[in-house]
Amino acid sequence: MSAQIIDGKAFAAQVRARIGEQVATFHATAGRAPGLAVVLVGEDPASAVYVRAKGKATREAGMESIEHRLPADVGQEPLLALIDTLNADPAVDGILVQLPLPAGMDERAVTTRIDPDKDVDGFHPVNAGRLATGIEGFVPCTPYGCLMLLKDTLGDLSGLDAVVIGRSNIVGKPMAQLLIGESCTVTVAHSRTRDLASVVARADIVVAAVGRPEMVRGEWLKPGATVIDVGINRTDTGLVGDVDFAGAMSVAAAVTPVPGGVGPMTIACLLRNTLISAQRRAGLAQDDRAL
Ligand SMILES: Nc1nc(=O)c2c([nH]1)NC[C@@H]1CN(c3ccc(C(=O)N[C@@H](CCC(=O)O)C(=O)O)cc3)C=[N+]21
Repeated sequence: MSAQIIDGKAFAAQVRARIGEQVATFHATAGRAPGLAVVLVGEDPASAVYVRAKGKATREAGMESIEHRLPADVGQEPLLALIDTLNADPAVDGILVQLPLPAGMDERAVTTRIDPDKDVDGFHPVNAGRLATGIEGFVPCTPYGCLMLLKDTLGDLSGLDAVVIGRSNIVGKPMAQLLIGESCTVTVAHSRTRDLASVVARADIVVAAVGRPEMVRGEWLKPGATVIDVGINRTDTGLVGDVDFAGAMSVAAAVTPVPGGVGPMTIACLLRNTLISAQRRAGLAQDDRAL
């Protein structure tokens, strides 16, 4: 028996095409394109690749990509000053400062400087609070992309047992909030969890976001589970996720691959958040169902 491979790349392409249509409507109504500002500090090669991919996807959707590259030793103050300028720029609907920042820079000071209403990453504490309390804001792109894949695969998630492995502010915690919002019974596991195998064994949904190559074993899974692998680990044998993919494929009902699973959905959701921001800022309705 072999599980369904959840094609995040194809699904993300569909989402991006729908966003492109809505961007065209926005452009015709508002007289301008939605604008996404991406700030890259330093020369980390992996970050440069991601930033290039984001810029390309932004332009393909008909939005304006405003890219700022700063040297690794720029210092905190000029970066904060750039954020202030972008906050005040009416052509900028979304601001993303690529993480991780070079050593010595204060990520919290940077993410809290971004206007929460332009925070398309959803990393600002105001947006975390909005998500936790059910107020409209921006949902972090990776967990939102995972939720879209889950709903596309399973339909209604109500009453399902979900285990989120990882408790980061960027993935684990907002993922748990979203699953609570879908009426799942949610368990958040992490590095101190005792007997992770038995926690995973009861889950209908497993979201793995730990950053350790293939640590979630196929044998742990409940037969028929749906597995979302957020991990992107570069190893000697290539790119692998946090889940033992071959093992999971023989036990689960559906599994996301790495690459081609969650990653492309992250970028699609970034475009979605930027479109929503532009529509809100222009006082236009947001048709979320179309996304
Ligand atoms: N402020 C900020 N916001 C982010 O959203 C953010 C960030 N910083 N820092 C880095 C992480 C990582 N991230 C990815 C986006 C797309 C893929 C993606 O499209 N991956 C492809 C290709 C993978 C590959 O070949 O490397 C895939 O999984 O199929 C992966 C990872 C966004 N991040």
